[in-house]
Amino acid sequence: MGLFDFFSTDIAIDLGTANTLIYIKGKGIVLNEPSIVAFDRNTKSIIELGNKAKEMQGREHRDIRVTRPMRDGVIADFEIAEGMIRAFIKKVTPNTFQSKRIVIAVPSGVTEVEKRAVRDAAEHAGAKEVHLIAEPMAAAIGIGIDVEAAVGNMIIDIGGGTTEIAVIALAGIVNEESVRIAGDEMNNAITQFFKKNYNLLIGERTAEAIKCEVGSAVPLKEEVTIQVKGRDLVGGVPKTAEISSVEIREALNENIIQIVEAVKRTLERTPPELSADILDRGVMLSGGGALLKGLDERIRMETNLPVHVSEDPLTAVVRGAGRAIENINKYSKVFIRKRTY
Ligand SMILES: Nc1ncnc2c1ncn2[C@@H]1O[C@H](COP(=O)(O)OP(=O)(O)OP(=O)(O)O)[C@@H](O)[C@H]1O
Repeated sequence: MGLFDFFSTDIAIDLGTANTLIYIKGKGIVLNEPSIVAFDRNTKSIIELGNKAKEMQGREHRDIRVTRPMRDGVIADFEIAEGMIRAFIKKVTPNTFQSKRIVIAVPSGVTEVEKRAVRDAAEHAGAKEVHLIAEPMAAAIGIGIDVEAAVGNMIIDIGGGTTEIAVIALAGIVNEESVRIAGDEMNNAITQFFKKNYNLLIGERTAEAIKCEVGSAVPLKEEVTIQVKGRDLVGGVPKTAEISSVEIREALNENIIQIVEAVKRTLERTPPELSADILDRGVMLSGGGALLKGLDERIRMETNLPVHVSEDPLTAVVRGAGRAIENINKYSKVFIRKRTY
């Protein structure tokens, strides 16, 4: 280890709407926590972060606010987001004298202003060099795809805020589509479903748990019934409803149709040589949304393409961004270029 290595840390971050993951060169994934912050409403100082803040979600009082500063895959509350990024980085690199090179994965559809915001936040957290990489590109590298090869690969990364669909070849994104329909919208659809059909108000965490446990995109071998607790919208008292996985699937269907439509639109715009590659190699699913039961099968049915769920889809993006920082020279061409005007 050279002197420079001792004083510097290379970090890769998947700054997700739902989860933040951090990878340190030579160590691997060192942090994986929800992108949630609890802060003091009066001073705006951060009280808790990540898992601990998530426990407080929905249970805050007038002095504490629990929030997710990233919405739809981008920074919604800049001040709080910056505080969160800094606090997470500090947590994994307690030696403040260490200078940092950081690679951050961002949704491919982000605007220049949003990119600037992410760069600024990382610089304020002590980064001397910041590189941005598009989430589907990072996911492809994390999955182990040779992104520089002269063949086309299609990645569908379904996160919390955005679904990113990209066709990658020759170290670049040939064709992409980013839709703001992903895990959060699915949670929303479940919440709305209970309001409308059962007069039951449920919390965000409950909706997410229902989605992960019994949500599906195709009929299940064995449909199940679950008990759901919330507040009765009419009487105002706590109430339990019994509902089946069939109903949850119906609640999610509209979102799934929109994701499938976006995939089809991307395929329609793909040049024929690359379409042929995708037909041979299939489509790769990554991101937490890839874990929705039967989603791979549904996309397979609707597109007639082979569809695979990547191994450990929740960490694909950070593993790819990590590989990029480990081999920064090899992967410098895949970073998002800075506008020079
Ligand atoms: N078993 C599961 N079934 C369905 N959805 C799941 C499952 N496990 C996790 N998810 C969902 O995956 C989403 C989080 O995925 P991920 O961590 O890849 O997103 P992110 O990177 O934070 O978001 P983005 O890419 O939009 O910034 C959440 O909405 C979560 O509810």
